[in-house]
Formats: sequence, structure tokens, C-alpha cells
Amino acid sequence: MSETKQYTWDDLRTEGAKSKDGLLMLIHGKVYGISKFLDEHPGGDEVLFGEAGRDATEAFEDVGHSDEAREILDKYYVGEGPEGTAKGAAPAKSAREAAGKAEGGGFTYLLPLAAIAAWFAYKFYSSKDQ
Ligand code: HEM
Repeated sequence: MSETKQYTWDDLRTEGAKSKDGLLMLIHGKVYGISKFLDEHPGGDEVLFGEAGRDATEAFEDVGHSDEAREILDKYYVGEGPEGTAKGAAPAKSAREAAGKAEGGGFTYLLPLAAIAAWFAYKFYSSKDQ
């Protein structure tokens, strides 16, 4: 019996955050049973409790965990996450970054125009005063 278990959001939220012995965490669409790792985590058990039963992908990536940390994950793999979560977090982040870049580009492009407009406005008003 080597069939992969597929967890639902219901499994994660209820079962996965209920007791200290059965904590589940979702990272990049995979479910990890983290109870045995609580005492070993260099970042402390509190952050793990905080993410139990939830999608911890963003929290995990925000810390910038090492390759070693990613290898440790494999040890606690228990099954696949709910449908659609595998791709969820990462593209959302890069889409946001892309949007940020586009906004920045648009703004710097407008700056010289704003300066020219200000110069004309200044000229217009100062010539009217004379
Ligand atoms: C089961 C999932 C996780 C594993 C296997 C893991 C593993 C590790 C490892 C090995 C380190 C040492 C530094 C490194 O190698 O990157 C570390 C540090 C850290 N982790 Fe995690 N981690 C997990 C989940 C999380 C989550 C969900 C958070 C935040 C909500 C988190 C927060 C931190 C922090 C803040 C540190 C830095 C501790 C310090 O340098 O003082 N970790 N983790």
C-alpha cells in the first residue's frame, strides 16, 4: 500500500491543528506532519504551531530557509495537499513582484513629464505676474 494520501482543507484545518501529536502543515502543495519536528526547529516551535493546519508556504519562503531545511521537509512528508495548492503560492508571489516592477517603471517614466509640466506651469504664472 503505497498510495499517496490526498488531504483536504477540512483535514488540515480540523485534524491538522487539533492535537500536538498530529500537526499538519502545507508547504508548496505538500502536507507535512511536523509534530516530531517541533523541538528540533531552529526557529522554535511557536512559529510551527502558528502555521499548523494552514498553508505555510509564504511563511516558510519569507524566512529564506536553506536547502538543508528543504531536505528536512522530505522526512516529514505525509501526503499531497488540497487540489490547486501546489502551484498556488509561488506564482502569486512572482505576479505581485511583476506588478510591482511594472508600477515602478510607469512611475519613473512619468517623472520627466511631470518636471516639464511643472516648468511650463512656472513659466506661465511668472510671465503673467510681470
Ligand atoms: C516543517 C517546516 C520547516 C522546516 C523543516 C524548517 C527548518 C528550519 C531550519 C533547518 C532552520 C535553520 C536555518 C536554515 O537551515 O534555513 C530554520 C530556521 C528558521 N525557521 Fe524554519 N522550518 C520550517 C518551518 C518554518 C515556518 C513555517 C516558519 C515561520 C512561520 C519558520 C521560521 C524559521 C525562522 C524564523 C528561522 C530562523 C531561526 C534563527 O536563525 O534564529 N520555519 N528552519
